[in-house]
Amino acid sequence: MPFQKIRMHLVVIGGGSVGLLYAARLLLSGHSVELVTRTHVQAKQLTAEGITLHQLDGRQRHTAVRSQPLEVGLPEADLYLLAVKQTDLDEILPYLQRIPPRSRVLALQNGMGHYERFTEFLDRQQCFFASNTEGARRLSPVEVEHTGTGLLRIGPWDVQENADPTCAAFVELANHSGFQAVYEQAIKPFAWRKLLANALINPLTALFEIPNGMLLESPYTIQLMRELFEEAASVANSCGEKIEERDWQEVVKICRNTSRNISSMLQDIRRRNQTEVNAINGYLVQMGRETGQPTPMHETLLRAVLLKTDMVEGKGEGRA
Ligand SMILES: NC(=O)C1=CN([C@@H]2O[C@H](COP(=O)(O)OP(=O)(O)OC[C@H]3O[C@@H](n4cnc5c(N)ncnc54)[C@H](OP(=O)(O)O)[C@@H]3O)[C@@H](O)[C@H]2O)C=CC1
Ligand SMILES: CC(C)(CO)C(=O)C(=O)O
Repeated sequence: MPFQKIRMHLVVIGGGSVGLLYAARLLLSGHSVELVTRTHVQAKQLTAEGITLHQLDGRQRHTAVRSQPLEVGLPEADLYLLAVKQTDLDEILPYLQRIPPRSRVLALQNGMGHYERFTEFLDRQQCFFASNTEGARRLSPVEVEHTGTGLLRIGPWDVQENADPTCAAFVELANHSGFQAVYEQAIKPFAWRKLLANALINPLTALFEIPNGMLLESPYTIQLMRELFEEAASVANSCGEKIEERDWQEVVKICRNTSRNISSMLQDIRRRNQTEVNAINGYLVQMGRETGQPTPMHETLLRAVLLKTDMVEGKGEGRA
């Protein structure tokens, strides 16, 4: 379907790094988008000032946006782009329970465990998931930096025979708006592989307070990553996801390609935010327990990150 013929109203939930990036790029391409924030203050500022996008080519672009806080309710939409952290889902899912049956929700979270939570609140046919490697960093409540191009994979969690027309149309819109997007028959295999990368890179960079690339500079961290990989791969295999040597190579590649990145977990620690460690290493530990695979290393990392989060509470810089 050519994108000119697609008329779709999108509501982005979450005015953070990913939410501001998606809203700005879709609006700049002429699409109909509203942004739902957590606070009145941010919604008011966005409506008054719009969003400034710092593009990868160094240019700055500006767009107006309509915004409102979640507590006044969700505007109607064909598709909701859920751009919040795993730790924010409990507050938002009850609102999504009230959306019309024709509406679709696209979950943009890293980590795992959210599929089960979504289907408690929504009809399975309404839930779609993304594996997203596009990088973004919020600079202020109305300003976002695009930090790296990536691939946006969208689809149902498990294989469905027919593509959903709303999500397939969104893939067209996203490509028209400068994203590289593809519709996949099932997201679960991609989510598992992203989980492996996040379960190695994020906690280690958060605990050692180093950029991603430094993990590859010492034989000790490489060995640690490899052992963590083997443990995670055993869990994935026992959950029916066949992990291979090339998946290890992919983790190394991600680490190299994002070598100067400060991982989202380290950013969260520095900003005194809750991290997504429970949905990443915590998920592996839980699945390990359920399938009888021991996960002592991931359990240790989980506890260490939770401890570090508690230790920095009240000492960080807070949100941009
Ligand atoms: N940033 C990146 O480059 C990438 C991120 N991801 C994943 O995408 C997801 C989002 O990440 P990111 O954008 O970086 O996270 P951020 O923390 O930057 O943004 C999350 C946003 O959600 C908002 N929020 C929290 N609770 C609510 C609520 N009840 N109603 C409305 N909005 C709410 C927060 O508001 P407030 O600011 O007021 O607290 C915040 O603006 C995560 O799962 C992350 O792992 C995946 C790939 C890349
Ligand atoms: C791929 C990686 C590790 C990039 O920093 C990431 O997804 C994150 O920081 O959460």
